[in-house]
Amino acid sequence: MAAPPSLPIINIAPYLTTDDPAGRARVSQELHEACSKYGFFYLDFTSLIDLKEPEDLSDLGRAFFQLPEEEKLEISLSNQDGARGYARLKENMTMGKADNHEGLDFYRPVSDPDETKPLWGENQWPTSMPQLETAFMGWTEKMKRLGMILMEAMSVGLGMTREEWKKLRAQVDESFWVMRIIGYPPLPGDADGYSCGAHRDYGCLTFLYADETRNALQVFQPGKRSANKRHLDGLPAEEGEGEGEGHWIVADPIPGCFVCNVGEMWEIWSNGLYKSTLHRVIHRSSNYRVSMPFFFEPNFDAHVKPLAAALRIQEKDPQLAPSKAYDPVTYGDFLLGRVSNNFSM
Ligand SMILES: O=C(O)CCC(=O)C(=O)O
Ligand SMILES: [Fe+2]
Repeated sequence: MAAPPSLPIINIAPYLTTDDPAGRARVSQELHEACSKYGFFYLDFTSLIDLKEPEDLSDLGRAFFQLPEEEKLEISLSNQDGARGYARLKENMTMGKADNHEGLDFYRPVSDPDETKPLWGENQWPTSMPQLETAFMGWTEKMKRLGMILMEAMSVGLGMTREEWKKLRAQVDESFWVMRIIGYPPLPGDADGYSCGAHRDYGCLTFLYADETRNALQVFQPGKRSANKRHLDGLPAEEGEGEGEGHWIVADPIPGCFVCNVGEMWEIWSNGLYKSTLHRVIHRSSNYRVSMPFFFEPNFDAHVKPLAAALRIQEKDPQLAPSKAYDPVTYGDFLLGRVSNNFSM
């Protein structure tokens, strides 16, 4: 049997200097290919970030989850806008089933917080661990910078002109980012659900740092028969259906790399060239797994619609035409819809 395909590793280093145009062109091409083929890739971050930093953050996250439940519940997301704060074990639902994880979510702060408005409250932090806010807010600054760098590299990969990139940049330069720290106890053998059920990320780019646990995160690769089908209505049809329907590949952590993926906004911008790929977590090992996704998203008021550069590619090669029409969305409205559904799609 052929070895299962594994995701490509892309090193962003040429975009951190100004004197490597050939390297930049190569990275942009690699991004284009990875986003077209998988919607997922590993991003080597070692030229930008010291390996120890996310490890320390992950330890802090783990220490937070070890606090007594009453203390964690003091910052429950129900105190605020329903989105910012602590979600207890199984509070998050995907496709109507409880996910076997707990989490601490925080978002871009807003200048006029109002806890009665969905998403518009204030971030909440545990009083007994003041270092959490400082450390994680520092991390989000780095992740925003990385997001902008990657967006620029992807604009080149899609064949955008400098003018077109400037317009796209203005849609993401005040990213309404989200960060989650997720804690996964082992999934019981008889659980009716997953550690995190199959879903697509809804925004722009996800940078996931996860601890060294293996065999947890899985990424769906559609087969020939399922390539044009949308798998929104439950789990994909691959299981038990043999050849052609696609399969799940494991995306184990690689030291010094994020697992990166494109969300639904990139699928719209690219008019379906880049796939917002289904993924899920099944964590059955005996340890407590910690992961920390940073979601680099468009601005709240960004108007997202297929980009001319994607349409040019599809005009040249009609085989790349999308199998469905991509309607424009305003990111904030789209996000509100998704958050209120709590991963129901
Ligand atoms: O924990 C993971 O590996 C993935 C989490 C995830 O997919 C998400 O929060 O969107
Ligand atoms: Fe996800």
